Amino acid sequence: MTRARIVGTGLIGTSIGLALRAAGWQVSLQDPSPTAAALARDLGAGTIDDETPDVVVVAAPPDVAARVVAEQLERWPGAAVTDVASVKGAIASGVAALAGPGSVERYVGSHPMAGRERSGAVAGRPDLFEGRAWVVVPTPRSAPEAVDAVRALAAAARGEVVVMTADEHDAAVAAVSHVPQVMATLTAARLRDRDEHAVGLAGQGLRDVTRIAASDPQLWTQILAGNAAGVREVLLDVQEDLAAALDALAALADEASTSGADDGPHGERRGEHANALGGRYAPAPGAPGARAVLARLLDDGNRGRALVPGKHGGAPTAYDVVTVVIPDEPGSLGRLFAEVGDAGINIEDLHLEHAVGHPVALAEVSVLPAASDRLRDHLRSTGWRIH
Ligand SMILES: NC(=O)C1=CN([C@@H]2O[C@H](COP(=O)(O)OP(=O)(O)OC[C@H]3O[C@@H](n4cnc5c(N)ncnc54)[C@H](O)[C@@H]3O)[C@@H](O)[C@H]2O)C=CC1
Ligand SMILES: O=C(O)C(=O)Cc1ccc(O)cc1
Repeated sequence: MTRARIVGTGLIGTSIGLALRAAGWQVSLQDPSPTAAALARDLGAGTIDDETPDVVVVAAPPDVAARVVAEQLERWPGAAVTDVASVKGAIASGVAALAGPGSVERYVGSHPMAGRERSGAVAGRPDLFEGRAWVVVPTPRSAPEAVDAVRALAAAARGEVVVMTADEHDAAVAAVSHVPQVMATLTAARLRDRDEHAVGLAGQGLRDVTRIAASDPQLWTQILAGNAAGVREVLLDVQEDLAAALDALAALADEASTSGADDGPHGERRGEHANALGGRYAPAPGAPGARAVLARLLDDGNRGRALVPGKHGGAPTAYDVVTVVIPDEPGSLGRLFAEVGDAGINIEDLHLEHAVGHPVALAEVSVLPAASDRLRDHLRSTGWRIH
């Protein structure tokens, strides 16, 4: 039986432990936070012991990953060591600089392309990696046996193994993960300027675009810093498109303001919005071509969207989710249902976060968006804890 050691038992470490346990592996857990390690153990992700591992998984934050990998290479001279950080080039360089002689061959980077906008062991799920790409990133010095060990680990956790170099990986995730995070964040940040009535109009589109804006700022600062050049390159292209959209919108806004009856015969206000940012699709001055520019940008978006592979797992949420902490004891779910019924609110869907061996569970109650705030207020006022 293969024995893995997981160092860093948050969302990803705990999910890997749960998946490996389900595949029949033995798993040892380690975390500088005794609570995080105990929680992962109580959830069923493994045991807290010092058994000699065949493979070590470092699932710690990116800015400490290289150092922790080097420590683990030294501590377990017979084990392959991988990390799961969202950036790969910076970690590989760090490991090459820090690892002692004769140990760097046992390091192979990796990155499961699955996660959540939540952190910590409680959010861990055994099926998180099922059918999702798991990038295995050997360095030029990685030994074939170490690569095989990390491939076997990814496959046992139900990921689909994809082998890439660190440069290929970092360029790819800049476009498919890191820039999407930045765009979600920037879009959500604009909502702060709006009053609650405006935000209350939000439909599913806004939810789809901003879900990952709820991600952990500390983790994402590290990820963006760790792939700064790659992320910047994609954002420069976004900036060009944004400049083209702004110019087109300026032309259209001027067209609208000069076509009104009050605007005078000489079109004095023409050009008021022109900002000459330029860009790939910059329209000629005035409105001609501006609509074509916008249509072209929107069409490019359609074409990009069509390339996105089908999402594995649950369909996008059509409802608001209210997360309620419930004591893991007989009758508590029934009491929660009764309370929601008392508020006159229909439960559209329900998901229970499994917290095996833990005295509480999380009930994710899906309701119509218009009812979610009222439900939160009602449940809080009747003594329930809401996440
Ligand atoms: N959150 C996500 O969706 C994904 C994250 N990743 C990567 O997985 C890694 C872990 O991320 P999460 O599980 O989301 O974070 P998390 O915040 O849920 O867990 C991180 C864990 O690492 C522990 N830790 C902190 N310093 C440590 C150290 N020096 N040595 C060992 N453990 C240490 C923390 O106590 C915590 O339990 C990161 O490198 C991240 O880039 C990869 C794929 C998806
Ligand atoms: O929440 C999602 O949909 C994600 O895609 C999460 C995610 C975050 C970081 C990664 O390095 C990989 C995946």
